[in-house]
Amino acid sequence: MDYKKYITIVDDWPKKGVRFKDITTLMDNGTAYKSAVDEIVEYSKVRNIDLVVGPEARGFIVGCPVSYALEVGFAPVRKEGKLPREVIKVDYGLEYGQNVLTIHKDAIKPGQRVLITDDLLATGGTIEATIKLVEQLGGIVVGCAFLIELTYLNGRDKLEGYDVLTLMQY
Ligand SMILES: O=P(O)(O)OC[C@H]1O[C@H](OP(=O)(O)OP(=O)(O)O)[C@H](O)[C@@H]1O
Ligand SMILES: Nc1ncnc2[nH]cnc12
Repeated sequence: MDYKKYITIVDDWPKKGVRFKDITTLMDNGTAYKSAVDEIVEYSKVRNIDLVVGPEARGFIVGCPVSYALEVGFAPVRKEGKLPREVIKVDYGLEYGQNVLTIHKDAIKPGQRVLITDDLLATGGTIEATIKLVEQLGGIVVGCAFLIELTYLNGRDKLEGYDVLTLMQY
């Protein structure tokens, strides 16, 4: 499917110079959203995944329907101060800022095979931080799946050695 026709590009948002890729117009379309999720599910089936992990907030939009279809759990990675129990945390940078990501300490059992999902790979800061959290808890990252990759920001350089699926490239 030509998913790009469902993405809306918003110039100079949230900061001047950023061309924001808005996925809400893809999610609005049930056929396009399902097709994108189904592609990630197919990619995941052969990788024997035990758990899906996705960073707040748009990683949930991709990861939760995938975990539902695979009948495996979903563990949220959240910005600091949002998870109620004991967490581990990591600092990271992104295209338009700096942040801290956290995950519950008991979210992953050592040896679990993890798929990481997000809507978009830009500088790779978010995914790199998410991988660090998963690996610190003993999880094995067997795949990283995104709707969109911004190739001009070279996020893939941070994912050397990891298996990566992206459905659209800009
Ligand atoms: O590859 P990077 O440079 O790290 O950028 C990609 C990340 O940026 C966006 O999330 P954002 O932090 O804006 O949060 P949101 O999903 O809550 O909108 C996007 O959903 C990715 O998670
Ligand atoms: N250009 C962009 N569009 C949408 N989400 C993003 N996250 C980081 N960069 C982004």
